[in-house]
Amino acid sequence: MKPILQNLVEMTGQRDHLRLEISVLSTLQKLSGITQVRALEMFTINDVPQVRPRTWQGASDWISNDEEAAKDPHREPLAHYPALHACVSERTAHAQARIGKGRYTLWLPVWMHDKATTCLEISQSRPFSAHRLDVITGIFNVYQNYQSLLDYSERDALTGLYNRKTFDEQFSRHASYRPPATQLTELPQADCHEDVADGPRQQWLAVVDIDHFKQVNDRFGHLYGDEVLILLANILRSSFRTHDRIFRFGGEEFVVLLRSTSLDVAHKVFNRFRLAVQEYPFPQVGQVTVSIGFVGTALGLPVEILGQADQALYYAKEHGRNQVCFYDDLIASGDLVTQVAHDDVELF
Ligand SMILES: Nc1nc2c(ncn2[C@@H]2O[C@H](COP(=O)(O)OP(=O)(O)OP(=O)(O)O)[C@@H](O)[C@H]2O)c(=O)[nH]1
Repeated sequence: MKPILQNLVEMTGQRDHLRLEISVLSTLQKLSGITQVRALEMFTINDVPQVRPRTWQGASDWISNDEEAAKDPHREPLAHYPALHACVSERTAHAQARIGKGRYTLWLPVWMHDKATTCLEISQSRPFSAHRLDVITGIFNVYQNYQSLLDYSERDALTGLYNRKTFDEQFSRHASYRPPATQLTELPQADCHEDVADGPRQQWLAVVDIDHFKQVNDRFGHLYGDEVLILLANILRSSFRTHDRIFRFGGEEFVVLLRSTSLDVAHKVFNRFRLAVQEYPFPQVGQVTVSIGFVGTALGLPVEILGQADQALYYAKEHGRNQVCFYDDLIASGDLVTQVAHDDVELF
């Protein structure tokens, strides 16, 4: 029992979802007779539920696949796992099945906000005894509760989007990523590829700001202002892929990190979102628009990248609002001639 308790202490000391996931997987793997543990990711493509391995133990390290799930060649329809499929549809706590000779597998979906996007998979060579199930579900419940707490601390209470603190952590980690000394390997991220027809793919950072939001509050009151923020967060969620990251930065400002795509697509996606907002009938308030400034994240410190997107945003605000401005275009055209050292924005 002592090693398990020590592992639980270690597990609940994590402040990062991936490390927490690896921690629970290694705790489970230490139970005698376990032959394999993995974390699976569950998602849908065209309404068809899919599953793919996300984190597993490699020859010496834990491997975590951070690539876009929909493009993973190892993804399979969830229907290939009938026991897990039924478990998710019926919302039962766990499912097990015999997978071939001498291999028994247990699946435990992780439920959060009424959705299960992660599932732990544990295999051993014998059927799972009642005692073994008790031990595993005990560890799993601690993990799931802690996962919810971690998730709660990362989100903005009004919109449910990630908060600024989470952005600071995730973005600085992205910008300075080096595999840590602990046993963790992330598969290489698609940060800047030359392999698509419409230009190099990289990550883009956009700052989104509601136009004249003060007038919304002043004319309709704070409650309607809050409702606009909630509805805008919903439009953000439905406009970007699950692999992209959306943050509420504070007030009426949001940040979107668009993963691994070309400049052309980034323009289209941000404009599609801008139009979706413009066309949305906000109850009582009517029409709301947003201005957007964006920049690639391949070069520069996080604070510089954010400063550049902010500059492009302020240019959009100063020149008519309800538009998307790309920082590099403004620099190339001479409309913006400035460098930002820190958070402050200078326009010339
Ligand atoms: N309802 C509501 N309002 C908020 C919240 N956070 C910030 N605000 C308001 O957002 C408004 C932001 O106003 P400004 O920064 O002047 O900008 P703006 O009116 O949107 O004008 P532009 O950005 O120049 O288009 C202020 O009135 C804040 O009080 C919130 O959580 N709820």
